[in-house]
Amino acid sequence: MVLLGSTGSIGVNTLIIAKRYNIAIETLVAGNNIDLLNEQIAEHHPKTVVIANEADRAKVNHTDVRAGSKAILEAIEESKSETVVNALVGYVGLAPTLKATSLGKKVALANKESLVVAGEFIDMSLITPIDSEHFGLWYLMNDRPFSKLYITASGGAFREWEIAKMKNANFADALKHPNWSMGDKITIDSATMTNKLFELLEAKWLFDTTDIDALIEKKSMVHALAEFKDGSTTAHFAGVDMKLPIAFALRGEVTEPILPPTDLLTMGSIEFLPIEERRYPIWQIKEHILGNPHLGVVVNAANEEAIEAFKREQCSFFGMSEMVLDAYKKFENFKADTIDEIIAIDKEVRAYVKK
Ligand SMILES: NC(=O)C1=CN([C@@H]2O[C@H](COP(=O)(O)OP(=O)(O)OC[C@H]3O[C@@H](n4cnc5c(N)ncnc54)[C@H](OP(=O)(O)O)[C@@H]3O)[C@@H](O)[C@H]2O)C=CC1
Ligand SMILES: CC(=O)[C@@H](O)[C@H](O)COP(=O)(O)O
Ligand SMILES: [Mn+2]
Repeated sequence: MVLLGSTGSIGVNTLIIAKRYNIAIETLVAGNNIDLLNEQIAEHHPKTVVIANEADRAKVNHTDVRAGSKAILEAIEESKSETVVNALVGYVGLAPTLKATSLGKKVALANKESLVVAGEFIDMSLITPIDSEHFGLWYLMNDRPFSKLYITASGGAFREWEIAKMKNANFADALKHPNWSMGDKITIDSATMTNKLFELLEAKWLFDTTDIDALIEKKSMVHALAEFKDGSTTAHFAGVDMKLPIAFALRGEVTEPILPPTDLLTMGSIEFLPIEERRYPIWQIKEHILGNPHLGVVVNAANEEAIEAFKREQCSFFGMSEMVLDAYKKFENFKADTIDEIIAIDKEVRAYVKK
């Protein structure tokens, strides 16, 4: 397989699962973590390696090293693998998803931004999501007619903070996820609830429904619930570990133990809570964006710029949501008819937010 984002949180777990099932690694793609990449090369012997920056080429212990975003697309094009795992973070993941699907390759997709930005233009028959909630929904549904789908949210780093204190929260504070160990960007998105907004859009494209909502479940033990037309509701419990969704995405079906089972007697009580707009202002646009999913490109571009601004201490924690909501209002009437228009809108929104 081709693995994009091998040095990240999903990438590392993917290599553990690939090793367990003897899946050959044709291509590894990484960014700046060359030390870890070199360890992965020594263990998995890829034919080709791609890194983000030309300047790092000499540090990589491999004879076929390419650099830059075009090189990622070329490596996908040259690959013989049927499957591409896309564990890149952010908008940079979109072009590889489009390239892989245009070649008829299956994409095990952690890069949810691909669907948020351009779900309308992606061949969903080639996509298997690597996301705990969507894996949970798929596991629950079994072709039964459902009336509503639910995904859960942890509530993020500030779920117990007083709202007044959140105004002064910094980047390091926001990285303290209560349950999951993940890359920085998704951890910030979890604190603002943008991750859950993205996951609703992801579910819309994957399951072709807008009968979907999110609830806070603070233990992240229940990942998804399906309410069926017959009036029953089932819940998906699993450990806080992405190896299970990854194993299913790579194997299709898994019958041997991947995670220890949920210990029902020690887990204590489980409660579901509403997502409040006061704490998570981004939630204001939930209904509107579910009805207008093409606006995902606007939210994503503004959000990526806002996260950079927050990291550089150029805006406050709530300033991020303010920037996204402002851009959402400004570009509310935009609709792309082609991928080229998506690319243009992405640029325009970023320029507006940076102004
Ligand atoms: N982590 C999780 O549990 C989950 C993650 N996801 C989604 O999966 C995706 C990846 O998340 P996560 O693994 O946490 O993120 P990380 O930040 O941990 O990893 C991102 C990976 O992408 C690489 N990368 C970033 N930019 C470039 C670039 N320009 N060229 C080449 N490689 C690049 C990084 O390289 P390097 O580190 O070497 O710089 C790293 O390997 C995100 O879309 C996230 O929303 C979804 C569900 C759960
Ligand atoms: C592991 C995973 O799927 C993440 O998307 C996780 O759900 C993020 O946590 P939040 O529930 O805090 O957004
Ligand atoms: Mn998730």
